[in-house]
Amino acid sequence: MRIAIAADHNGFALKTRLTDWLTAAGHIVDDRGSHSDGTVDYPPLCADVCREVTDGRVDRGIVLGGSGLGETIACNKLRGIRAGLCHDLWSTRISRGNNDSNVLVLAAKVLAPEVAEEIVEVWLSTPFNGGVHARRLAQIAELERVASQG
Ligand SMILES: O=C(CO)[C@H](O)[C@H](O)COP(=O)(O)O
Repeated sequence: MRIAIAADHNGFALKTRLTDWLTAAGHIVDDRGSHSDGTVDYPPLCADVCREVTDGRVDRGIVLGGSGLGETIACNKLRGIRAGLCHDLWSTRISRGNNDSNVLVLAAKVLAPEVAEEIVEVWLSTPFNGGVHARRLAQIAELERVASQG
């Protein structure tokens, strides 16, 4: 898969590890920054990864922060983005199977690196279940459409 990845200072080290791991697994990874562990603001990084996804330049996005909470809020402001903050494999399967998430948010201050890798592996390999969930996603998209009209 083509994957855009970004992290703020809190997620920088885990991003480096995941980028190497994903590349070794055969994925094409576009590292959108940050490129050091110096303090940065995460919203522009989130927007950048999400635009790569919505413009079709990559298949999926991964964003890392300390808690990942602000990143999740920021990513979900962009039209067409379904970002899920996943701390465990059960939520990860729900995020893909039920929510068809196209952006995964990870909390570098919460997750052991090995667990983060497991979550990414499950997130990339779990298909969307469709059915009733497709109807609910259409309802969410309608909320987004109405909100964008002000
Ligand atoms: O996870 C995050 C937001 O959800 C960020 O990593 C976090 O808020 C950055 O905070 P600080 O500048 O205090 O390290």
